[in-house]
Amino acid sequence: MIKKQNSFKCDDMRPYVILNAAMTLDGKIATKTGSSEISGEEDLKRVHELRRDVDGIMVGINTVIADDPRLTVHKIPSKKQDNPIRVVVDNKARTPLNSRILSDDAETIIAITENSNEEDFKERHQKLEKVATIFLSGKKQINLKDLMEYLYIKGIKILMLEGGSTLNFSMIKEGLIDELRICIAPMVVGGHNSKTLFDGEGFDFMNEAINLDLIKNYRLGKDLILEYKVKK
Ligand SMILES: NC(=O)c1ccc[n+]([C@@H]2O[C@H](COP(=O)([O-])OP(=O)(O)OC[C@H]3O[C@@H](n4cnc5c(N)ncnc54)[C@H](O)[C@@H]3O)[C@@H](O)[C@H]2O)c1
Ligand SMILES: Nc1nc(=O)c(N)c(NC[C@H](O)[C@H](O)[C@H](O)COP(=O)(O)O)[nH]1
Repeated sequence: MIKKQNSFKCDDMRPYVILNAAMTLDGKIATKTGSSEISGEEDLKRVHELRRDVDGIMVGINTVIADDPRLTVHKIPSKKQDNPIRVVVDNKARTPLNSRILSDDAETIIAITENSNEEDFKERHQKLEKVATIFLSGKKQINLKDLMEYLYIKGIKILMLEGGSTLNFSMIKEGLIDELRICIAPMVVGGHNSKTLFDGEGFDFMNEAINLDLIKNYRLGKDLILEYKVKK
């Protein structure tokens, strides 16, 4: 269990954020067609233990659309109260109403922008409001710092970030990630259109890179697990 450990505190009014992901040796978190079964059985068990131990779990809207994840604890013995609060970063309220993330297994928070030019934005917003907690933020893009403060006030002290590439980059660029736990599977898929661990706009120069400290590495079944802390 990690909930009670002091090393997971951070100074700001925001959760301690752990990015967890699985990638192939060539850094891809999905193929160009969106196929993404990367982790071995042992790693999936580790992921679900982490889900059980955090207060919240967050993904970007494209991950909801591509994978239809439950974001619950279901690969280890668990109770309903083990499920973390689920958070979707969804600018234009595109979360499909039949998504598994909207099940009654746990609360779901959907962060959407205050307004949009899209014709049926208001209607989608109103429908989602009936099945999820809505957090309104930003004009064109969700303000991630405001969202983190809201989640912290809601009681989410440790947040697991589960992708995808675009949200991962925005979060690390804004200085909102504290730790990374990465599963590297012994697979290569290639493809310049395949999603990598961090996409987004990227930095121009190496001296802008986010620097990490390797704190742990071990073999887990067929996979390699690397754990890093982000240097502040
Ligand atoms: N292997 C893994 O561990 C893993 C984990 C999660 C997702 N994935 C894969 O990642 C892919 C999806 O990644 P992606 O990059 O297309 O999408 P994503 O899931 O990162 O969602 C990105 C979207 O989030 C929204 N968003 C709102 N505010 C934002 C902000 N401030 N910053 C960034 N995004 C913001 C935007 O609409 C943006 O397009 C899927 O194929 C999925 O299978 C893999
Ligand atoms: N750690 C990890 N290994 C993978 O091989 C993989 N594809 C994901 N992907 C993250 C995605 O957000 C969802 O976790 C999965 O699609 C599982 O879905 P569930 O929530 O368990 O229903 N994550």
